[in-house]
Amino acid sequence: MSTHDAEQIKKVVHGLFDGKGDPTILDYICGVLEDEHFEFGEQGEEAYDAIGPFLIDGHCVKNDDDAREACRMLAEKLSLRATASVPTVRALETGPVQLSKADSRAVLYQEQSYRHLIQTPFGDEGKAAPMSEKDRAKFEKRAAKEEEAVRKVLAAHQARAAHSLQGDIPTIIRNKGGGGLRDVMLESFSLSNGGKELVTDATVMLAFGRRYGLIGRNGTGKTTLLRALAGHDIKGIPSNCQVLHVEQEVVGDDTPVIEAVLACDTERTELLKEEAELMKALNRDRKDVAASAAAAAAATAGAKDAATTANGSGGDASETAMAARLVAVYQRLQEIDADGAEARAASILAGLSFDADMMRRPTRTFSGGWRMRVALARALFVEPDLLLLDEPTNHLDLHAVLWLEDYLVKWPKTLLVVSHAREFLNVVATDILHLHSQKIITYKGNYSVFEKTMTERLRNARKAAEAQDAKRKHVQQFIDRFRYNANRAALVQSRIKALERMAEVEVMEEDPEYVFSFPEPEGAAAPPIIGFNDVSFGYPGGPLLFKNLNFGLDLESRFAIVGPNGIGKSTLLNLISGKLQPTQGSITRNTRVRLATFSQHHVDGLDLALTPLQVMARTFPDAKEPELRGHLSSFGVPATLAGQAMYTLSGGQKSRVAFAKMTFTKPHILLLDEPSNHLDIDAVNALIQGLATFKGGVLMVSHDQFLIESTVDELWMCEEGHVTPFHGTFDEYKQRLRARNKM
Ligand SMILES: Nc1ncnc2c1ncn2[C@@H]1O[C@H](COP(=O)(O)OP(=O)(O)OP(=O)(O)O)[C@@H](O)[C@H]1O
Ligand SMILES: Nc1ncnc2c1ncn2[C@@H]1O[C@H](COP(=O)(O)OP(=O)(O)OP(=O)(O)O)[C@@H](O)[C@H]1O
Repeated sequence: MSTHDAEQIKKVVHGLFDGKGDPTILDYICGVLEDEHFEFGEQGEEAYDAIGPFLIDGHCVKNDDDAREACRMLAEKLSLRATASVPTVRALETGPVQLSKADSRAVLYQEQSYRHLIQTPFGDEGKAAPMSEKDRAKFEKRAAKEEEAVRKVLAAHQARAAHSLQGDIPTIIRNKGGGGLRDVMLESFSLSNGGKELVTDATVMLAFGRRYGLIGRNGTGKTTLLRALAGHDIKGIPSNCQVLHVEQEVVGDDTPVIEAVLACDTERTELLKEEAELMKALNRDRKDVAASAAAAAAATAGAKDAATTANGSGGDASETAMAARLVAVYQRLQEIDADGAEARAASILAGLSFDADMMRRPTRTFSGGWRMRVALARALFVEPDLLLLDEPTNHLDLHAVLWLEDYLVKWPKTLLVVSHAREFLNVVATDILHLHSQKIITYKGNYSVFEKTMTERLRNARKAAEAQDAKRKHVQQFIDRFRYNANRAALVQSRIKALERMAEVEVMEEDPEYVFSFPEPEGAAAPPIIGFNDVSFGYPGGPLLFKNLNFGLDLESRFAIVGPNGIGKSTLLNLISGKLQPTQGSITRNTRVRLATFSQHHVDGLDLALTPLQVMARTFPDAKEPELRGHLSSFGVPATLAGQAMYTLSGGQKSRVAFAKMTFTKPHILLLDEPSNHLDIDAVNALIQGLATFKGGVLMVSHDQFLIESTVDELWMCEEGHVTPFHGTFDEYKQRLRARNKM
């Protein structure tokens, strides 16, 4: 086969997409097609397998059907080259590992490619397969090229995502006309992402003033739905309906936090600026203006010319006009309660745990988590017609969660919130939208009501299906028995028709039950495993976070640490794991003990250009493929997902990968920092059941009431430099917190 003509390929590809699509992705696609072993397939089906997802991801085409059609056309236009090819599949000289046609595909979408990242390539049984030096060199060269290409695609993807998320500062919109928003009716819409169909022909009604909890398994498309709503991409959202999606943290700069929130009221900001300029020009202060405004109001009542009255001084015409404008500005500021805005912004920020000093600090001095809270504060301040929140409690401490619950319960407009937190949904939601099997079903009531209704509905549907089955069988038996009986021919015919008319009872597909299976700790470890002896700790130059801590941990330990943000919970986990050393005192540690930590930091640290299987293979190069696959699958990462690039995974799917990675070493002690963040409700159940049978010790930082109550024996409160047991239930702890904060 001849080498493909790069120029021709470029011309065809660019001609076909006619300026559409991400240039990096188009270049990448050209590179793939240039490969001398590339196969298009007769109708372009192989080309689709290789580049279809990129075409969608790179916005070259709109959907899966268009991607297939584009690949068919590419095959047609470049078919001369295709027919010139000799071998369809080029096999390596030896061994079962083939540089199959899939090899020229992007590493993202093929499971086979992870093999090149593992030192010893696997055969079918996961055994090392012999490979010649020459082939190995070729194999590695191509693998490196593929990885480079994927990183380019990833960079383009990230740049696009960052750009689309940047958005403008949300603003308060007043007097938008049109009688304001009422209900939102989303009729017959479908959604897909990366070629994956997520929602098919759904109809959803969002009634004004109701609060919807959107639930569904990880990766079913909840975030995708919120993004589509925020972008007004679904028909049915009135154009004057302000939709706000809190997705990205505010940009860190020199703006003080409170100003970053107040900036959303652009009308106020502009009026205040104009007021200041006018006062300066007229050499007035606010008191003068207030008096003039009062006079103007009285004059208006007396049907006189307000401007003349307001000016008072009888100066020249431009001064008169400026004075009149100043009065108008002042009156408008009063109408929009400009003076009350700061207090309102401050009260929202205080609810989200910012103290007065923090509110005055520039946004750049805050971590991502805190800047996310500023974004949330902005949205609450703006009060859009339809507020979209994506797992808001993940960024908050318990105090802020309780405040947010109270705030949202009084939300005067429509709310759509994605959450996996039962307690939060029970308090906040008036309705539940369940995204399942690409359908969205609305249930009245909060999460508990939904759970009961679902169970009931499933039970009834199953009963109805069983009854229908029995009836079918009975009719069928009659037909079989009398089929050849002439006397009953008419009856048999009518039964056959009846059987055809009998509708199938639709039973909702149930999600399979699964459990996170934490491997049994390997190797005996005698207590005490970890002992804190008069430990004190403070970061260099910072205050002492802990004073004289004394406690021990062993394989029986089941503790949850609770406390406000920034008190030092993560620091404590780092002291236990040995990542940090005490400033005073000592920590004894059994050297044979393996500890494993899970945190959002670990989730964020996953290499986005790799697939879950590649991540595992790189971290555990000696492990066998089936073992890695099996382990991933036991944390809810099935084979299809294991071969998909990490950057295409949803938040919860990534968390599962991090879980699989941390438990592969069979640790004795699990240190879990907010483990249930991002996990869907079934996965939290799977985690709870997994922890129940885990043979090691567990120490978690969490504010997830359901998780804590189902897994730990004791609550530890982290406050004022001490870690002390709390002798009470989680509800009692919440009451204490509410009482303390006078909520
Ligand atoms: N390029 C791609 N190729 C294949 N699948 C993709 C691609 N991009 C996104 N996806 C899939 O689309 C789905 C989108 O998930 P989305 O983030 O909307 O889910 P979610 O319901 O919000 O999940 P979670 O509960 O975990 O936050 C995921 O299943 C993801 O794997
Ligand atoms: N590497 C560091 N250097 C200096 N100060 C730090 C460092 N890491 C954390 N801190 C500070 O130490 C304090 C405790 O932080 P830590 O992250 O342990 O708190 P936390 O209770 O886990 O908070 P959160 O719930 O927000 O994760 C905070 O004031 C934080 O700003």
